[in-house]
Order: sequence, then C-alpha cells, then structure tokens
Amino acid sequence: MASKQLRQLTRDEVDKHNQPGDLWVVIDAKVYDLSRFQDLHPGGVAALLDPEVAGKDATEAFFGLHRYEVLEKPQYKRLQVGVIEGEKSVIHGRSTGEISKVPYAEPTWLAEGYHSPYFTENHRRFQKACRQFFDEYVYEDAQAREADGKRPSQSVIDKMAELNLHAMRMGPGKHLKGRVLMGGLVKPEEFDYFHELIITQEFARSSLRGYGDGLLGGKVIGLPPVLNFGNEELKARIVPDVLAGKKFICLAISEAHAGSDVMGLQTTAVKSEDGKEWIINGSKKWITNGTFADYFTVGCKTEDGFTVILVERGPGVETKQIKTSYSTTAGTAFITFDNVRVPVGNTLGEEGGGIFVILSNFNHERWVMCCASARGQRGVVEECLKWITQRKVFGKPLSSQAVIRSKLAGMIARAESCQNWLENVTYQMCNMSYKQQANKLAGQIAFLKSFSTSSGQETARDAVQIFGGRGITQTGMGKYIEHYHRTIAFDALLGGAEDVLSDLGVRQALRAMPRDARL
Ligand code: HEM
Repeated sequence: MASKQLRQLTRDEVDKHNQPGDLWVVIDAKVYDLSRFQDLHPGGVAALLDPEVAGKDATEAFFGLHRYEVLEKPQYKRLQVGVIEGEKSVIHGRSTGEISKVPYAEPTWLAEGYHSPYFTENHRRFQKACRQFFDEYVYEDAQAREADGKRPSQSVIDKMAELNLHAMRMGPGKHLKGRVLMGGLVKPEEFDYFHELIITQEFARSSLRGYGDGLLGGKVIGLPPVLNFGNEELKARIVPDVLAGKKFICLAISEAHAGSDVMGLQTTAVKSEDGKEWIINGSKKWITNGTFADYFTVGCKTEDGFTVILVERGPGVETKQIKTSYSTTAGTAFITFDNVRVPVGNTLGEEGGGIFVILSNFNHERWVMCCASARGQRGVVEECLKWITQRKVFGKPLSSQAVIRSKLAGMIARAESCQNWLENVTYQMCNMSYKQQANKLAGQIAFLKSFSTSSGQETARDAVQIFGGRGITQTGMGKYIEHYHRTIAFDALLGGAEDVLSDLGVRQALRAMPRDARL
C-alpha cells in the first residue's frame, strides 16, 4: 500500500476507536484498523481489547510477541489505514541485500568501521552481489520448501546456474576456466577460497539447514571425486550438466552397517565375466540429495579393497526418502543397488584406492561446513540480541538480566573465534597447494570443525534458554532458534563426528612432533 493513500491521523483520533468492532491500534507510527480482524487474531480478542492496547500505541506490546514479518504479510499489511501525523516509522524488517547494523551480526570485515587483511575490494563487491542474490532468490524458496519438504525449486537452481554459482561452490580450480562468474564480477583465475567462503556464508545466512543441504549439498561432496579422479570421457559426459543444475549427483558412502569405518562397508562391486562392467549390490543410508540424484558416487567393497565408482540412476537402483530431524527438502535417502551394471570406465581413481579418493576431499568438505557453522552462530547472536532488547519481563528488557548477558557473552565470543580462526585457515588454503593443504591443514581444519560444531551446540542450547518456550516453537518469535536447535546436530555428525575430528587433530600434531623436542 503506497503511503500517500493512507490517512494522516492524530493519536487522539485513534484513541476514539477503542471498542470491540471499532478497534484501532498504533504500531510504529502506523495506524491499523483491527475491527474486522479482531475475531480472527491468532492471539485472541482479549489481547487486542486490553485498555493499554485498544486505541493506543501498541508498538512495544506488539514487538514483544510478533516478528516484523507479520506486518509484511499482504493479509495484515492491508489492515493499515493511516499514519500518525508528523511521525515517522523507525522499525523495519529484513531488507534485500542489507548489511545488519546489529553488533556482531556481521563478521568484522563487513561491519562498519572495521578492517581486514584478507578481503579485497573484489571480495567486497562479490559479497554484495551474493547477498543480493541469495536474499532475492533463495530466502523465500528456503522458507517455503522447508515447510512443504519438497526439493529446492528448479527455478532457483537455474538462476544459480546462470551466474555459475554451482561451479563456484566447488572452489577454485580448472572447472571454472572459461566461465563467466557472477556476471563477470570475478575472473576465473582470480576466484579464491575467500570468494567461496563468501558464497557459503551468504547462502547459510539466507537459507535453512535442510534446504541448505537440499540445494545441491550432495554435489559439493559427490562431484569432486569425478572432477579429480574421473577419466576424460566420464567428466565430459557428467560434469557440464551437473554444474548447469540439469543433473544431480550425491556421495553415497555410509551404510546401515558402517559409517566412518569404510572398511566395514558391505556394498560390493564385482567384475562381470568379460571384465567390462562392475556389478554392484548393497545399500546406502543417509545419502543427502539421494532421492533426486541422477548420479551416485558410491563407495564399494572390491577384490582389492575399497573402490569408488560412479553409478547412474537406472535399472536396479532404488531410492527411498528417510525422515530426519530436518525437512525432507534435503532429499536424504536410503538407496538399494540390486545387480546394477556399470562400465568399468566409471571407476574413480585406482581400483582398491578408494580411501585416497574419499580422504582427498575431506578437508574441503569440512572447511565448507566450518564456513556455514560460523555464519549460523552469528545468525543466532543477531536473533538473541534483538530478542533480549525488545522482550520485556517484570517491566524490564530481558537484557537487564545478568544471566542472560552472560549467555550472550559466550555466544559472541564463540562466533567471533570461529570466524577469525576460519579466516586464518582460509588464508593458508589460498597460499598452499592441495597437497600442502592435506599435510598442513588436515589437523587445523579438523580442530576448527570440531570447535565450530561444539560451539554451535552450546549456542543452540543457550539460545533456547533465552527464548524460553518460543525456542521450541516452530512458528513465531523463536522459529529460527527452534530450527537451529533442532538441526544443529547435523553439523556435528556430517563430515566427521566431533570427537573423531578432535582426535585426528591431536594425532596429526603428534606425527609432526620434532624428534629433538624435550622439556
Ligand atoms: C496489526 C496487528 C496485529 C496482527 C496482524 C497480529 C497478528 C498475529 C499473528 C499472525 C499471530 C500468530 C503468531 C505469529 O505468527 O507471530 C499473533 C499472535 C499473538 N498476538 Fe497478534 N497481531 C496484531 C496485534 C496484536 C496486538 C496489538 C497484541 C497485543 C499485545 C497482540 C497479541 C498477540 C498475542 C498475545 C499473540 C500470541 C503470541 C504467542 O503465541 O506467542 N497482537 N498475532
């Protein structure tokens, strides 16, 4: 509704409408006529007829109980009949592309008045474009698909493909050659891990956990073995369509029988008599994007040990949905392979060399998860800071309670630590070859992921305490906190469980101990 059509009213005029059936309120200098809405109000009529509310300024009461987005819904927006003469609205909701002014809601490199040694002008322009894009095209779809559990809309996948975002999410490398990235904002040879960090963090900021994995999380982990270990014919056939968002791929390693223990896997691949095909039998469980994948990067037990093979959807391949703590938009699947025949040319890496194929991508996968985790924690900090300032208890804002401030202190410190450590690791990645990264950063990244996810879990628990009942309610004020708390365990499990990773980090450090070091 354009503001010029709205009436200019005084507070005295509004106050005359304070009865059932003739009920106005002021919220942030806007006048709403709730006369016909009163009986439909989800919070009941009584709350609206309170003498402190009916005909009065209900701004504080309103924001103690509703998110701003309620006022933006078309069915409620049209309840506005006027504005208070000579006053201006000061409160606003989420606006596309905006940098938040809430302290700690942005990493320091984006916050006004701070500096960074890592991010260039090009990164800054790139971030702006990414935020604009994700706010505009991804945010709404994430909300809708998380609610209906359907896979991310093809229109979003196509839009991302136009900008080559699917290719950029695979990190810097040869696969970017000749592509126009983000409408030409960054040249393929200039694209570095900080650009990729920006994509992952902007995406994590505007999406929800299940949707985040649904929007081709399977490709981020399932395609690298093809890119790095597939033969040229296979790559030419598979990669372009996957990076164009026309075909989907997933990584199928874990089984009901075994997860991290790859040697315990029971899916088998045996050669056909003529030696031209693999015949695959077995099952896979918890496979992200499996329900809609066209290709499966499958870990198999073979004569020589463990081998990774690319399987195409076809006869003998069946995928069924698994319901997990997040929505089915992620396409998490139970997969069965029943005498599936695959050309031996689909072998990724050496026969029996599957461990190397899988391990080689772990650092990158875990680092991506660290990017998302740091950003997720920051989102919770922003929600909590807003809530404790706008919510009043015993006549005072929640922020006046020392115990609440102390929880915020921990959350902020953890979010800042994760981001700062992450930026340092990212800088190292930019200056190391893939091999050096494997040597020098496996431990660092394992620690960072383990620290980030345990920080996230602590933050989730504290946020629920701060939001109370709303922190366990899927709609209304605490909806993001409820979602974060419900889905945080995914981060701590996927890509290596917390305890396993911490131990890996220490073992890496012990291996690097100088022989002559003594106290
Ligand atoms: C334009 C005016 C208003 C609209 C469109 C509106 C709409 C809604 C909606 C959609 C809900 C469901 C919860 C949610 O989605 O957040 C709700 C809940 C509620 N509303 Fe309103 N409301 C308005 C004004 C008010 C006012 C002025 C009060 C009085 C303080 C009030 C008190 C409540 C209460 C107590 C709840 C239940 C909150 C809960 O379950 O946590 N509402 N309202």
